[in-house]
Amino acid sequence: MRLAIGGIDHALVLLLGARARFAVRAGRCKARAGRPLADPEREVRVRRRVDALAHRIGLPASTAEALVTLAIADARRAQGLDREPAIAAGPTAATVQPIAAVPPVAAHAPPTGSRHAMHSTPLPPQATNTLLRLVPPPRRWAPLLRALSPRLQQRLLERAMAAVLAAPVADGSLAFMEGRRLGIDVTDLDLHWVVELRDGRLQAGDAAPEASVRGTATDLLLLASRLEDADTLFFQRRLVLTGDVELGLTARNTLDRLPWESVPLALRIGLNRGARLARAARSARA
Ligand SMILES: C=C(O[C@@H]1C=C(C(=O)O)C=C[C@H]1O)C(=O)O
Repeated sequence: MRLAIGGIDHALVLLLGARARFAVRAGRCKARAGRPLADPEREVRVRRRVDALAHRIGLPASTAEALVTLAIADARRAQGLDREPAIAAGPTAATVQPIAAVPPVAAHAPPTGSRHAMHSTPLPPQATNTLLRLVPPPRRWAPLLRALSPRLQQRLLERAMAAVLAAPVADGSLAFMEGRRLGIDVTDLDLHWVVELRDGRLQAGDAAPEASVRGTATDLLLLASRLEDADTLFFQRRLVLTGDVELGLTARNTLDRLPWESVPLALRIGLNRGARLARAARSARA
């Protein structure tokens, strides 16, 4: 339980850090657009949404209020609005405080009509790149994932495999895996899973694997989503096969031949988006 609690604390800090960095970017956009930095109406909307969510999940309103007050105070400070922590002044300080410190507007104000550009204009590639760099890299998320018990990780893995591989398991294409153990090592997340087909069901276990595929979360996701092909990933040694090479290669070739259409559409979309985001964030950081 304490491991899980620690993981959640870690996530809260990561998310608050990411929120403040986004706020800094929002602040620059507002300055460029000639808009005031402080936006009390937006703050009210932010608070309302948090309040509604808290209500839905049964979190005390005062807890949600304190958290969002802290987040807004932090965002305002990160933008240079309030020098002192607004939290000290009470829960609603961030909304009711007079907005004194509106920094000077950028000299090159945009032409009129672009005041609302923040919401509608697609981001230029350079801005997208900047935003992608704000996404914490996989190794930052590792302590969080490790906070899930191995048992829970295994259950989640089994459910994911059952969804993705339902068709080949049912039609017997994975029969060669019966009683065999295949490892998946996600290096940057420090996760190690072992998969076995037992009585026609893919199960995750603890026994030593006979063969393993090793790679970063992003490369494994690129393989699973078929955005990059196995040959390229193995040839460039971004994915590495160890142990019983024959078992590993058979598994790889079978998965390669699987009809992608047999994977439920929602999952294909989810895998594709996740893999694209991970790849884009990785190249933005490079
Ligand atoms: C981050 C922004 O700047 C300020 C901080 C806000 C927040 O923390 O949610 C909301 C409005 C602004 O007063 C923003 O404009 O979105």
